[in-house]
Amino acid sequence: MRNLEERYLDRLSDLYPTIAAASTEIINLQAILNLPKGTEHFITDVHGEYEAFSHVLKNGSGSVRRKINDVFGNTLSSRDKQSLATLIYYPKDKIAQVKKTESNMEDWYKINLYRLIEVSKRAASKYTRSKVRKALPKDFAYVIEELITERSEINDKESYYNEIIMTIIRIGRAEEFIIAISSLIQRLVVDHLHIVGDIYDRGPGPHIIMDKLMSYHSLDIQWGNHDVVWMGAAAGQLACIANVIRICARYGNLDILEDGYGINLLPLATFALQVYGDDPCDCFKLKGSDNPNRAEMELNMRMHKAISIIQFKIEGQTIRRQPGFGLEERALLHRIDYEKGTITLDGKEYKLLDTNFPTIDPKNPYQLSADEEDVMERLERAFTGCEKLQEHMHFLLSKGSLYKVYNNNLLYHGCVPLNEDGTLKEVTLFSKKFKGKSLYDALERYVRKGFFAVNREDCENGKDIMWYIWLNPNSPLFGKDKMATFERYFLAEKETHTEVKNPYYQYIENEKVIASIMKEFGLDFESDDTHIINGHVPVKRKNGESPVKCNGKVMVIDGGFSKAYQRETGIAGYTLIYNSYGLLLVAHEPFESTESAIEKESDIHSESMVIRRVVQRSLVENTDVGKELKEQIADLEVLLAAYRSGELKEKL
Ligand SMILES: O=P(O)(O)OC[C@H]1O[C@](O)(COP(=O)(O)O)[C@@H](O)[C@@H]1O
Ligand SMILES: [Mn+2]
Repeated sequence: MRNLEERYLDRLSDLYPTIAAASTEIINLQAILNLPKGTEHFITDVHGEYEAFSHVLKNGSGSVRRKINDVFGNTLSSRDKQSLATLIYYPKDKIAQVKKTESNMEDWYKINLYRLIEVSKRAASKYTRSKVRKALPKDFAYVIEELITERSEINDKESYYNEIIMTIIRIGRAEEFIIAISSLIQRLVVDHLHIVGDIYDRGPGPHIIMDKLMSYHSLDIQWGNHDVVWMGAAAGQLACIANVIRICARYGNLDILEDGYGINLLPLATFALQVYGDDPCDCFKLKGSDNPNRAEMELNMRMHKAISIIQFKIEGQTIRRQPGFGLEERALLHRIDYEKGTITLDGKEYKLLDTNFPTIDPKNPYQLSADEEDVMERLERAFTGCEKLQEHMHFLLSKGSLYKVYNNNLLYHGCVPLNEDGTLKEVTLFSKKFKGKSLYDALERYVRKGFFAVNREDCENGKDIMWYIWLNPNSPLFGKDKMATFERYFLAEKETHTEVKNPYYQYIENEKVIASIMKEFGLDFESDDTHIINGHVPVKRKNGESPVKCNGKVMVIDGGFSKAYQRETGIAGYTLIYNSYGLLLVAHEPFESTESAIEKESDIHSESMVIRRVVQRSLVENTDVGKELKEQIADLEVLLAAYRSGELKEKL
């Protein structure tokens, strides 16, 4: 057995170019060993970043690239391999780009059709024919099947396949064929997709993501807090409607509502200009990218303030209407001294950064003004009557749930509420007590009642529970002691902004507690292939935080698809890939735009980098390929540790 140093240096030499290119402590494993069982991809907290998300789906989080490497290894230059990858991701755009310079398109089609067929053969090789048939796009299904399944009875394969390909080109259908076979490859590299919450809010295109998910071949969704607040809004829960509009205004995304969903915001805009027209609304500046159009930004800030005040009023009403929610502390407007322009919280008085509240009557601060009333009535009708929004929310209801157990993995967006001592926290909902799994089941029953209950009280409680799930400290999807929205707008003192996380986040590395949670959901901690997969809390990878928790039993995979979080995470989202060899965690580099990905074809845009492979011990022990893999993993762990310790740096 070569000593560790020699092995380490060997590995270093053949990984050196990859590491240098990746320029971060990421090691790009050459191939992901695929075995018969399906490959599942887990993605969370996409937060409306539809371009990056679409790109990740097209490249299968790096799986398409790996397939191309498997097939063409070093028989194609990396430039040709990347060009083929881009053709698979963006066939139409790539062909248009090639046409500008290619003198012999017929030849180009022939070469690339052969290459695409080889890649799809490899991608299909791990499947049965019937499974491939199900994945075939409707056009050219028969021809593609003929080309990728080598039927033994054909003796002169070469000329037979050549004839098929030349016919496709001759009848002028090469482009459509390329598009069809590219979509087949993309479908084959991901058997099943899990979206573990937070499709909505902050990014520009959650509605575009929803359209894409609705046409995806196989997926399930675990709702995130931002998804549930949109569900509440669609069900007509007024506090949810106000939160949805406020967050859209905060990120300059009101066009999602107006253009994406056709929800008329004119009444709110007119009201905002009337009431706050000469108010600078300084606390309501745009978060994220600046809007060059000054007038639009000014209007946005006024609408942002108008809907925020409405939200605080309506939330105060909801808190009084639902005393069982235990949120009295969060009704804040009656704690303001409107003369002095201060608020008293926990016995301490704070100056408000903004004291202009023209629509608040200090004697009855939660009362909506007549105009506010009118605006909310129209918005309620607009949200509940919006066909596209209802269609998207009903998709979430049919394909989604609050949690899911799938292939021995437990998926939920946020947490399981715990007490300080790590035991399951008991929560009272409408005077019944729930905890752990029963809390999740009860909350989900209410969400569905909010949409479908005939009994009026059940329906109203169901709607209010969606708001509860959005911000209650006992909500498994929120998991913080308060949502400090008011304080973050109106108070300078940072200590009022803190949101203390539920003890779950302290126990996330504690095997005993994680084992008890797994048991609660019917999973055995000791078994190799059981894991908990969460999102919700951005993993601060940049500061060395690992998404792998509790010795590989828990994965927190919010890697910051959302641009607003990339400063903290240092990357642009994770995909967790689960195949029979275990879990592979890939990180995505920040994605500029579709145009640049097509133009530059650079790996960094399209390539996902492997961060870490958590291989199932049982499989590794029992197969010789597994043993080789185990050695490779051991080497890579040494390498990674050395690289992290800086020892490797001087060698690079
Ligand atoms: O980033 P913003 O717009 O300030 O919102 C902050 C709010 O978002 C939350 O983090 C919830 O959103 P996430 O589920 O995306 O974390 C709250 O805890 C917090 O009050
Ligand atoms: Mn979340």
